[in-house]
Amino acid sequence: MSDTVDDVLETVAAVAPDVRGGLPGRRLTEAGVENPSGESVTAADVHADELFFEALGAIDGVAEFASEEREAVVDTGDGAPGEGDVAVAIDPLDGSSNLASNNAMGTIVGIADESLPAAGESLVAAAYVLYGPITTMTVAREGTVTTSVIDGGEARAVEEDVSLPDDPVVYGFGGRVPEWPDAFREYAREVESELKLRYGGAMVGDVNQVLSYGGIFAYPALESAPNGKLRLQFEGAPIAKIIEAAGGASSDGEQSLLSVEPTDLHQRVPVHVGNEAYVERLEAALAD
Ligand SMILES: O=P(O)(O)OC[C@H]1O[C@](O)(COP(=O)(O)O)[C@@H](O)[C@@H]1O
Ligand SMILES: [Mg+2]
Ligand SMILES: [Mg+2]
Repeated sequence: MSDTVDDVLETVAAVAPDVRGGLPGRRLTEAGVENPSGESVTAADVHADELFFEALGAIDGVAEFASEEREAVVDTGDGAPGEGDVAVAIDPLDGSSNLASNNAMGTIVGIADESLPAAGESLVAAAYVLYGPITTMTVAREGTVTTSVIDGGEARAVEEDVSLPDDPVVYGFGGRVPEWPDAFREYAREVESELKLRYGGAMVGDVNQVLSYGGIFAYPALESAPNGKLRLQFEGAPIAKIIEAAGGASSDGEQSLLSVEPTDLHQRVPVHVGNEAYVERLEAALAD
């Protein structure tokens, strides 16, 4: 299985420059369809999904492929996750609405040893690619986190044993303030007097701020959307795997995001990730 995990991670690094290279020609182009979450899809989302599906689905040992942009899990091989093979769940382009304003975007990948949908506890590795001024890939595997620069389709490690700084500096919370539940709004009031706001509208970019400087990122439950906006399988669980492996914590408001049992491939979940002290305070605030 570890060879397959290597193959998946190397393939993500190989495909990332093509995803990035395809962005300029797809700026401002809607695909004219909605994804399974009911959101409009850009041509860049479709292109990234196709590139990753073709490359990852072709790997021997990848038995299932699921994407934020596809209704159902695709059975890609003869084997089954857990019997030496893996399942890959991907958000091909995270923060794709940032393409119009030319801001950061990413790709999020979870590699599980169980059939999808699967809880975060079944992730054997997780990674995100950040398409910023440079393209980087951050991987959680065997309890440690490594950040690499992707150059010519290959990942070159630039930081090993990445961990959240002990002294948190930044926060970023999604959703409109009047939509936040009262307990979250009160918690946010405290946090904003302690940390600096960093919110760019792409989870990967905003989480990478937290990984770099310490702090907390959240896309909380909203009055109109009690499970928030982000998807457990494609966003919440893999990001939680990375933040927890880097010494931080994650929560859906009550428990680690890795413990949430999925009932639906595209289900949403409130996401809170960052330094343990801030996540614990958040859980205490919501429990009051
Ligand atoms: O526009 P909002 O409400 O701030 O939402 C931003 C959030 O939505 C997302 O863009 C959703 O991801 P997708 O772009 O993959 O659908 C996250 O990256 C980000 O954290
Ligand atoms: Mg996303
Ligand atoms: Mg996406």
